[in-house]
Amino acid sequence: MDVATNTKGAEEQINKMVGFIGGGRMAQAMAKGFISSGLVRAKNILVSDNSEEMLHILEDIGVNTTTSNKEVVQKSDLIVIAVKPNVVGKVLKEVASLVVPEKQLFVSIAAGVTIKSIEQNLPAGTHVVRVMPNTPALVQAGAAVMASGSNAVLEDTALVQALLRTVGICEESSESLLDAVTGVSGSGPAYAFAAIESLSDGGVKMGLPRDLATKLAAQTLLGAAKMVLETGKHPGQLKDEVCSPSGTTIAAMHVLEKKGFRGILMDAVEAATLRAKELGASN
Ligand SMILES: NC(=O)C1=CN([C@@H]2O[C@H](COP(=O)(O)OP(=O)(O)OC[C@H]3O[C@@H](n4cnc5c(N)ncnc54)[C@H](OP(=O)(O)O)[C@@H]3O)[C@@H](O)[C@H]2O)C=CC1
Ligand SMILES: O=C(O)[C@@H]1CCC=N1
Repeated sequence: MDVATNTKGAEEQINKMVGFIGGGRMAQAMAKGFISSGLVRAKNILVSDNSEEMLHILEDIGVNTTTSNKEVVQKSDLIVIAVKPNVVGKVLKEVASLVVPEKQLFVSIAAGVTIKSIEQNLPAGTHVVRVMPNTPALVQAGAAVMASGSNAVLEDTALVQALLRTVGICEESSESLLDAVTGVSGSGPAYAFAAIESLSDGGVKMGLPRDLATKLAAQTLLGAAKMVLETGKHPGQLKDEVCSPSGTTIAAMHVLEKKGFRGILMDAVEAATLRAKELGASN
């Protein structure tokens, strides 16, 4: 698979039931990614959502569906909390009485929501891991970072890492970095999509057909990203290698620098990070 950045393929399937509470965009990306990696069978995934329309979409991927969050907790070994941050507390309170702390693992992917607030809504001793994934998990090119809760054991982090590494990279960090991770890689695909769209617009402005312009823009970002990951060279050095003296690229770079391209991206990461902190504070 060309775009794959995962470091570990699925050598074997895991025989655990994986539940998702909330079957929206991120749950679908992860579930589809787990299935296509081969690590989890579709029949071992159960997803709950309150929208019938969403359940139909999920059924199309072959997973089991339900409108009952409680059923997910009753039937799953690992439960991914994939609802919006402002719904997490409500959902955890709804299912808390059914949790078997020593046997189940809760994985929250909600932006900003702290491990402490998750643990407070679940029975004492519940194993919790907080993760910030991103949607490219859908195509095995995800970037995720995880942080362990106070009761999580090595087996929990190993399981989460095994799952997430089949759909991309998965690093471990202290929880204090997860909001900044959200600013860079959780929200980052949106910045990249906007960049691809804008490059394509530029191409169309200069006379390229739309399909060609979009394909070239996307492949260029993909190629540049692969060069950073695979050569180990500093991105600044790779940029210099494209800029010929008096050439086209340095003329374009001058425009980007004058318009504050780098500062804009840094501000964007800061804004998303601060928003994640706000979401956490209000939960
Ligand atoms: N999208 C992304 O790129 C990323 C998202 N995340 C995190 O993942 C989480 C989910 O985000 P995303 O997938 O984008 O959101 P979506 O809105 O696409 O999905 C959430 C789903 O949960 C459903 N839902 C709402 N309330 C309940 C409930 N009480 N019980 C069961 N299901 C419910 C929603 O239904 P309805 O719409 O009808 O309310 C919706 O279908 C968020 O916390 C977000 O911070 C993390 C990383 C990246
Ligand atoms: O926009 C959001 O809040 C979520 C979290 C990271 C990506 N999407």
